[in-house]
Amino acid sequence: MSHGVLSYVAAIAATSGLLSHVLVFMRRDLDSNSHQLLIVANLVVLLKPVALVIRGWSWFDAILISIVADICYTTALFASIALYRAFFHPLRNYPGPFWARISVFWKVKHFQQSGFKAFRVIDGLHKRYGNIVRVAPRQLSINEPEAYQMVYGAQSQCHRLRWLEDRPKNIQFLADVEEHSSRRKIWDHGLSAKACQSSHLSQMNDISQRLCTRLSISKGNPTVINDICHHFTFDVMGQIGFGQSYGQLESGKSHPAITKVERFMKAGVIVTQMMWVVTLLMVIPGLDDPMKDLKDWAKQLLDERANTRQLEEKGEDEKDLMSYVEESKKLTNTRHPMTDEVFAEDAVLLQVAGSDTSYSVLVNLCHYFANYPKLQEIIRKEVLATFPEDDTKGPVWSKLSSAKECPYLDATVNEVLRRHAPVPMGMLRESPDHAINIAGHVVPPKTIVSCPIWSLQYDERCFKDPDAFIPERWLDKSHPDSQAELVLDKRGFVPFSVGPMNCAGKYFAYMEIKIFCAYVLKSFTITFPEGKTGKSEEDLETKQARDKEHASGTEDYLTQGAPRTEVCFQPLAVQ
Ligand code: HEM
Repeated sequence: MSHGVLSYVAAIAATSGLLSHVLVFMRRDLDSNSHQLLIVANLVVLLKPVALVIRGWSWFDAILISIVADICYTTALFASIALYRAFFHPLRNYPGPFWARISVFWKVKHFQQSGFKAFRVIDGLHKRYGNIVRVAPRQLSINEPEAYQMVYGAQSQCHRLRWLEDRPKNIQFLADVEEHSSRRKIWDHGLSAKACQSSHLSQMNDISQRLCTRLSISKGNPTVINDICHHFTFDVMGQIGFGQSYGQLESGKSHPAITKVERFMKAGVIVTQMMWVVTLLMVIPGLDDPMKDLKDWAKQLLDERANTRQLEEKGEDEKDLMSYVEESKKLTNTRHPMTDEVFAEDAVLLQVAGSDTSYSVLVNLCHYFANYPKLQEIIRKEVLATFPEDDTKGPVWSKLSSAKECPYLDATVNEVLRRHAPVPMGMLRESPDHAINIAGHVVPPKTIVSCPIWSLQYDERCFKDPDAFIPERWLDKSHPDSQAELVLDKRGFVPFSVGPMNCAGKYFAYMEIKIFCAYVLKSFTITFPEGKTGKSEEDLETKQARDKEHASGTEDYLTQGAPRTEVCFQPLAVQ
């Protein structure tokens, strides 16, 4: 075979590489079609030499020509993609690391190297490059207070990523606004203030009593609170979500599902940056659906739940959350029927979203209670006043939930939610088919955008002295201790996100957190172990340094991995 033939093949292949970039890769959504692309690529690579042999070439020549063609095609394709992304892409003028322009692997590598501190990577980029940063070839991170509503709010022109649209999925992956809205109404019903008060509250009280029994076993000795808080929120969700008792608070042993959730969430930080990988994992037979382990567990849990429910007739007040979600099966106006598979996915979402988020708030609260004993004492007084004489039914929720009756409790929970966002990174959204303006920045069509919650909640444009733990900033102006002037822009406080796809469990979460505080502070004084003091007389600088060190241990698995926190629960004399 002559050199001329190979040069000719190389030229054709390189031109095809360029053309396929311009005509196919630049225009198609590869996140949802990566499996088709892989199949086509494999077929072309494998069938090419066969076709040449059929046309009369020898096997040697056919394979040689194919290899030359493949190398030239892929080199031209990737060179074209890289050049386009670096110098011609509509986002080319936005600042950011050079390699982040070229490939999403820059972000993946740095997220991985950060040791599960992805939110710090994004925060670091904003500190270096400014409020709008190109963090991946077609992704902008926007850290502007007014941008948050524009990206996630009710009037937003952006939408969730339209990925594998034909596949039914759990509510948090739904991009279709109408389908999301009809399923979301059902969730809102189960998690409404009415349902929380009439049905979920009494169960939360029961579980909190079990929590106090567990804490009393530690007899005031140093206790790592992370597992206990995880057991509490996981048990709450098992009981209220599924009517099942996991019994972790009694046994002190973690449910095997906790490890599965952890593994899934850790992988999630990385793979959700590359939805095309998720598509491959889900669609190609033989590869593992990343949610499989958890879905199998959820299916088993739902079976057990169905069996238990057949044995006991449940009244309206004892409906578990999954009974509400189950109503979605009756919806007729949605594109996708609610299959058992999707029901299991929603079950996983409920268990994870409902426990992994609140857990970190409880751990962080314990740190601040130990570090600020005077604050702890003030809140103890507030919560004690909410318990009636016959306290077997628990605190009076209308008092405990009121910012008027328990101002410091309310303010402290909010300050912890600000300083330790349970969902630290911004959720991904996509801009529409036309360019839009977000907070003064022109965002080209089909750009992925996100607003980093952690960074925004530490932004000096929104909060004066953002690094300091100052609950008083959340006290109402009429309160004598109020430092409301430290909140410069409330739009910077978005722990539950905003808009029609915000957190469905916000009311439930506040209830769970405040009930936890009420029970724990009624029964125990929280201190640091000997050596680590957290004494009232300690100067503020020492306390703030300890807060900073505590925050530095925060990790990010899509939800927050709370820093390891060791405290003592000294039993209080019975009130
Ligand atoms: C402090 C605790 C919590 C925080 C900070 C939190 C935060 C969030 C955030 C930021 C989102 C994403 C919203 C979006 O995609 O724009 C979300 C979604 C969600 N959360 Fe929470 N969450 C908490 C607790 C809970 C609890 C206790 C439950 C259930 C009992 C829950 C159920 C959900 C559900 C179902 C979604 C998906 C909503 C949808 O797609 O419509 N969350 N949460």
